[in-house]
Amino acid sequence: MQLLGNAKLAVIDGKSGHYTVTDPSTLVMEGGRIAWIGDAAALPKRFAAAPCRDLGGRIVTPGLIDCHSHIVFGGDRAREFEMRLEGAGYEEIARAGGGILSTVKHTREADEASLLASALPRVDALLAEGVTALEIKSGYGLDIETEMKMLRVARRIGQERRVSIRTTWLAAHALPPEYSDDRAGYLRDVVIKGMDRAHAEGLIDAVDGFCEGIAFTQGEIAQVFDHAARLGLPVKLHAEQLSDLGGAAMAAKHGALSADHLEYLGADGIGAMAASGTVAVLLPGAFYTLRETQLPPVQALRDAGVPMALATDCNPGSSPLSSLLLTMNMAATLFRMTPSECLAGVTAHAARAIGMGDRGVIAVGNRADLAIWDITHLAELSYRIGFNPLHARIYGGEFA
Ligand SMILES: O=C(O)CC[C@@H]1NC(=O)NC1=O
Ligand SMILES: [Fe+3]
Repeated sequence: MQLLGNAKLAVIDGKSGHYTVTDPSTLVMEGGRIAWIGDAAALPKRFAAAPCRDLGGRIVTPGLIDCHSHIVFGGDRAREFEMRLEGAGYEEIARAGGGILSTVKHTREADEASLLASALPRVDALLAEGVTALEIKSGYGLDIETEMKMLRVARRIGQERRVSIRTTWLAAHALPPEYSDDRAGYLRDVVIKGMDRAHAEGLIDAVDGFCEGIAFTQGEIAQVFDHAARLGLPVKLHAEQLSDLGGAAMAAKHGALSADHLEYLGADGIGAMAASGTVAVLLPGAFYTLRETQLPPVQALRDAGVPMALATDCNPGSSPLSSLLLTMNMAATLFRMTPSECLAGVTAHAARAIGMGDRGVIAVGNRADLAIWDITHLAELSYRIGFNPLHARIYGGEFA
């Protein structure tokens, strides 16, 4: 058992969605959970003998959650970064066999140990900013063995570091060259058969797909989602990133945890997401890297009451970003989200986007995953560019 004293706790107002910080309070952590919150003077006797760490009036938020990442991959795409600067477009690079497929080649060639070794520095950068939960997708194998290899590495990250990992099966990310003229065969023999095998090995927490002109159609993704439902797996979708194919609406109708990217999301998709409670995961790192000009419909999502989450989308092509604080700053400056919305986007709403209902909010009974900051105002977390004011990270009730 551990007490945190003199702590200003970030609490969200359910109605306004606005964050405030409490007066200096005491928070009790027991068995990895938040056991009690209140004024020191009212501390129950049963907690009185427990060690107490005085936080000196520092602000405490829930541990940050990165709810959308491709952080396990082989190689890098610096050369393509250069190509884009020389005028090539993202879709042009993808159609020329670059993009995702060039990372596939490197990921297939890499063994588990080297994939783990190359991912850990990126994960450590996130943990240094107070991240306590991280979603990691497959999607750079596009064959069963490599897709499973990626998710085994994702699971090992959760053993090597004090962070909770949620894994996502994203074999429906791109069509590999060996199936270029057999889309149905790829979906049947790799995406769906591989999902069965990976699920049987306990490697999958959710299933995702890329619904886009350069990837898979609504109908193809629906097949994948129907199979996920048969296995009892929740779904999420890369949707409306480069065009409006109605992916978000289809995902919402499948009860998706989230629809992600959403620059080209229209009224039908927004309505379907509001009706199903599907979280809108916005990815400003990809918007920024690809120099996208179509903004996601933040005001329409606000008006419809669709919860908005934020994530790094950490991947070697469209979002080589390993900072959730910078993600928050981008969302504020580029998408005009408020500091409160940005904080909710990487805590409460991010937890919903990966189906982890017991975190992302400081409340009794929730996991004691917390971030302690050297800031005087919560807005500093999205205001600053490239500065990390983290004082300490608490994972499962222990200083990590
Ligand atoms: O470029 C890559 O490697 C992944 C790009 C990433 N995947 C996806 O479905 N959309 C993206 O932006
Ligand atoms: Fe992504």
